[in-house]
Amino acid sequence: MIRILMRSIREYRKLAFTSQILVAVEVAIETFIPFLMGNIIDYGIMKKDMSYITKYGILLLAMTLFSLACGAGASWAAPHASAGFAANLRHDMFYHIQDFSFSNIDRFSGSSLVTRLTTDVTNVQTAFQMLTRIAVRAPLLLIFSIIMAFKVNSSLAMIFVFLVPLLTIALVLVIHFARPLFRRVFQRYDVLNQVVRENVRGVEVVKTYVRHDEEINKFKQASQGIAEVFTKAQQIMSLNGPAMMLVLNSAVILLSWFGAKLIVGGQLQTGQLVSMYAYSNAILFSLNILAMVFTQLSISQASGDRIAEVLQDQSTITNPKHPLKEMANGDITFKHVNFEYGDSPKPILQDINLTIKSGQVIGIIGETGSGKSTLVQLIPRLYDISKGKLLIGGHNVHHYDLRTLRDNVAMVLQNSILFSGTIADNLRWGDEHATDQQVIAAAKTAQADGFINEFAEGYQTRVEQGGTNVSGGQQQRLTIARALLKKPKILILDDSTSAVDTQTEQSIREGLRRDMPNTTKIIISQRIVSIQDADQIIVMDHGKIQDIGTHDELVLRNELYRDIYHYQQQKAGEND
Ligand SMILES: Nc1ncnc2c1ncn2[C@@H]1O[C@H](COP(=O)(O)OP(=O)(O)OP(=O)(O)O)[C@@H](O)[C@H]1O
Repeated sequence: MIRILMRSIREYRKLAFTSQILVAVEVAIETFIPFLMGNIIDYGIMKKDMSYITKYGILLLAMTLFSLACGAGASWAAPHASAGFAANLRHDMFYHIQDFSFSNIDRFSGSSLVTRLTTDVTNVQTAFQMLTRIAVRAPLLLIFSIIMAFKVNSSLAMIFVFLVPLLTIALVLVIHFARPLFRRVFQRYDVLNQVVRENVRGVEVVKTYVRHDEEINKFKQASQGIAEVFTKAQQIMSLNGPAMMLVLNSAVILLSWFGAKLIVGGQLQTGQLVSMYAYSNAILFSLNILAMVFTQLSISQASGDRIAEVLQDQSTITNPKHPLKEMANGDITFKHVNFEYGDSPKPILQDINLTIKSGQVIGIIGETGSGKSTLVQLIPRLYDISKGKLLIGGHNVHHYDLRTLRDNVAMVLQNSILFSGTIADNLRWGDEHATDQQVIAAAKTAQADGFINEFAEGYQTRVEQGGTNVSGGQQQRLTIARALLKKPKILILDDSTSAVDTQTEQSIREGLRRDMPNTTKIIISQRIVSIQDADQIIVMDHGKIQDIGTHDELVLRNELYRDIYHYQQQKAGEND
């Protein structure tokens, strides 16, 4: 895990190392200072030697200033290095996620990826900052102070040989019980994120179904879950304090008791005892800080693992070694294709056989969950087939360069979204170099030009994040126009005119036939009226192609199709 994360340190490696060196120097000086002070008391103050006091006083001041400078340097370098490292880490994850296939994203879930990119990176950043400062400072302070304590008086320093293991055991126990709780806290953040994401994305649905109370309850539960575990973990951690004070006070009593005896016996001087108190503080406090460092590191270890998992996960869909960079036409052939999601044993598509000629209009209809969307998602390799063969433009879909494939297969999903920016910016996602005329032409074909011109700022109208300031039908027409600008060889509309009225929808279909005669057009729709003029209509049922034919053929011979048709006609009649 560490090796994987450390790849993101790059230009901040030197800064992090500099911080560690500065901390080491700072601690070395800091631990020498009590020794010097002891000497000033014993040889300067006690012996009333002013020149000794002046000489060593100046040395003490110089060392203090130097140590301060080192500390300040480390305080500047460590946050810079850790913030830079975290920025690199986020950048690397984000870029890596861009290559993820839908299967990769399914495996992690969107909300978990968000937690990993935010909370987990922040935890690792905190741990990294610790590693560049406190995690260097605490052990060095501990070691240097023990060495100095033995140098001052080895028999008195034996007190630490008894006390340090005692405090260590207490701290290890505290960490042992608190660590798993902290890990649980961060798993619960995934749940909280999911609740918030769902709520924010579906805020209209929440309002129309008046589900505020249920949503608030869901949020409360998720939030309380975090608070409860966090409180427990912090309660255990707070035992550190009393354990520390108990050992510290015992150290003061023991040092005073044995120190006084040694002074009376002439084996120890007062200044030396004073410096022993200082080393006692340094040793025990650094132990306590080490315990905190370990806890934070173990919290961050869970976060680090979760980040490494993302960085290590290879896209299930990759480019072939010698990819095809061109697609001849929009022919599509499915040969005995099977598909299931992930490792699920449930087959979603079974033995799909289908031949579509370039330029044809294909309609797909079937009950919800019959596999219509899954079938078309295989064409631009959003998912890979599990069995059989899929040929696009006469070549195996796996032989194409992914970019070439996806540039040539434009897909408008059921829930395609717009991004913040102007309408023109959004349409140019299809082709960033498109001229104004091309943008307008695509909008005209998608029946969007009319309403765009009704906005005061026309194509320069700003679209809010997620397209919240345009209606559902307008959003669908804009996403179709965006797809048209790609000038694809295959255009897939997955229920993407469901919010458009039937007359406008018919104009869109006529526009597509007229303006894109060579493009294969696949239209998935729940409404037969949207597909009845297609060259072939595919009837899907439970992951299988139940029938293929024209509207007239299917009305005559296919019971399922006929039933849907009559039902929809009857409904339309009632509505009229
Ligand atoms: N990402 C996924 N992971 C696991 N199962 C999925 C996933 N997406 C869809 N499914 C399952 O695959 C089956 C087919 O779904 P699909 O979306 O292809 O049907 P559909 O015919 O397009 O339905 P609808 O008309 O409601 O859009 C369903 O049982 C669905 O639950």
